[in-house]
Amino acid sequence: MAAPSAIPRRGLFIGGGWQEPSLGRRLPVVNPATEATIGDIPAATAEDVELAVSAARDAFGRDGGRHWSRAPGAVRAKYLKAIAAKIKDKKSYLALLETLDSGKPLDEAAGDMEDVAACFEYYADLAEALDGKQRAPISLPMEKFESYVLKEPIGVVGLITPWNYPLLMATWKVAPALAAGCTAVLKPSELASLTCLELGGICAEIGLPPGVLNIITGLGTEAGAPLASHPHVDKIAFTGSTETGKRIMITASQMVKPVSLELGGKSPLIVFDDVDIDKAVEWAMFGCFANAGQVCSATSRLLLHEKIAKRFLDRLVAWAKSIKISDPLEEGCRLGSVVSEGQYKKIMKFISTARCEGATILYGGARPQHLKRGFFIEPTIITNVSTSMQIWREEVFGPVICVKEFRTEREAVELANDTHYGLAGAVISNDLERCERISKAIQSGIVWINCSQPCFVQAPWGGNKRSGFGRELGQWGLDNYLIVKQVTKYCSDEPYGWYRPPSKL
Ligand SMILES: NC(=O)c1ccc[n+]([C@@H]2O[C@H](COP(=O)([O-])OP(=O)(O)OC[C@H]3O[C@@H](n4cnc5c(N)ncnc54)[C@H](O)[C@@H]3O)[C@@H](O)[C@H]2O)c1
Ligand SMILES: C[N+](C)(C)CC=O
Repeated sequence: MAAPSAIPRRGLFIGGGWQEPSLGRRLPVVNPATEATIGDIPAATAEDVELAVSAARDAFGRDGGRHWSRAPGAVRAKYLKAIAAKIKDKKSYLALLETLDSGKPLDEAAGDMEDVAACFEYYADLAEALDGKQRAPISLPMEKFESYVLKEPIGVVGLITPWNYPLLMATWKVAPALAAGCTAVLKPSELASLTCLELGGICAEIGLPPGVLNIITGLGTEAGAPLASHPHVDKIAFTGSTETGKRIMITASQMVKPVSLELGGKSPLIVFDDVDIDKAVEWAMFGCFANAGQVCSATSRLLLHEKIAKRFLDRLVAWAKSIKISDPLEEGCRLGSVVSEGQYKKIMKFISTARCEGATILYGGARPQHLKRGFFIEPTIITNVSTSMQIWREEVFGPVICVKEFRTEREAVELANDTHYGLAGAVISNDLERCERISKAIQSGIVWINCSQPCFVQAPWGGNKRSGFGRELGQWGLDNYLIVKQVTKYCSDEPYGWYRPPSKL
């Protein structure tokens, strides 16, 4: 597909319209596959955050909430379905923008856009179903009382998202937040904001009430931090690094503001000796090289049973050599560039530190020779790794897999859990009872059996340990944006009778 000569020039999306950032500053957009500057995005600051939060507050309370926050879920569902339809109409264009902005292969970006539309549709259905779940009765042990539960939107929510799946990660928050009746301020990553800004255009086109969704782009410290600390933001939903997550949690704690945190990972993939090696190799590749390994749940620690380790690694290298690494717009590309020069340097530093610490770079570890420009890194396989090495312990967020061997199931589980993170884990074996045992033993929010990475909007997503807390997707994703309110009614004609009535004399 040919790249457009210019990307759209957008402002901040506030109160249903486009506004220039208060300080008039903009940030360059660099295509990481060519290193060319292809446009710019607005750089919001605290002044813009103020305007966006105020627009969201107005929208939340407008007309007593009759048109949004207290409207029947079916009303909000109509808007979510309209957004999904527009995403489908514009799928090719949005995928192209995502690729130009992030360097991911166009086929992956197109898949992301399908997931975006499916997520809006899914939460439209849940918004409709919410009406039927209101006033759910609670069974009480005293007949004089009746109790029921209301589910109400939490209020104005701040949604702060990363660059690896720019529109998809934003949608995982925007769709359930809007379905619940919240109004929102979205702050996507400064490294890839183009498609999130296009979402603003779509909201305007479908006539979403002004202020229901506001989108401000800019730096984390200048736009994200004032959003997280804003006293009129009722909740922060954050996806990003564990370091930023910690900062957000500290800020939110000052106001006892609820947060949900989807953070980093260093997930294991355990492969036993009873498997079809080529099938398992393909999952290992998908688990760590898809999206150039810039995946929170990447299974970047490969644990191989010692009996198959040599054969497995031979095949893994052969498969890795066959990956098409190219301009991500080229047909059949399976490994694009990483997102930025900063990310490229960070990944290269991880590889050189691994080498210095005594690990072996079995394959890759460099820029592909046929690509002279762009932030491309070969798929990289690292062996002779010890558990004290940085490459074993820290999230790389690049196409880099490190490998260790094990002898027993117990040893495999110990190695799998030897991490501060707890986002995901995977096991491949033909012995399904063993897989079930291991899925219980792995300390993570997600376990894949005989695969790695498939992700469905219906199933809960989120981590344990330093990978964060709270769950997105499914019903859990909607509950993130709802307050559970108990209403209890005294329904007897009799006085309560705890105190003796005073004398009438
Ligand atoms: N668990 C998940 O579901 C999941 C999904 C995708 C990505 N991630 C994680 O995201 C990370 C990569 O994303 P990233 O590099 O964009 O992360 P990041 O933490 O650098 O940035 C994430 C977002 O936070 C903003 N931000 C930065 N500093 C801030 C501050 N002080 N206050 C408020 N906002 C601030 C950024 O501008 C960006 O929008 C990886 O660690 C990855 O594992 C997790
Ligand atoms: C959940 N997923 C894989 C789409 C994005 C995580 O980085």
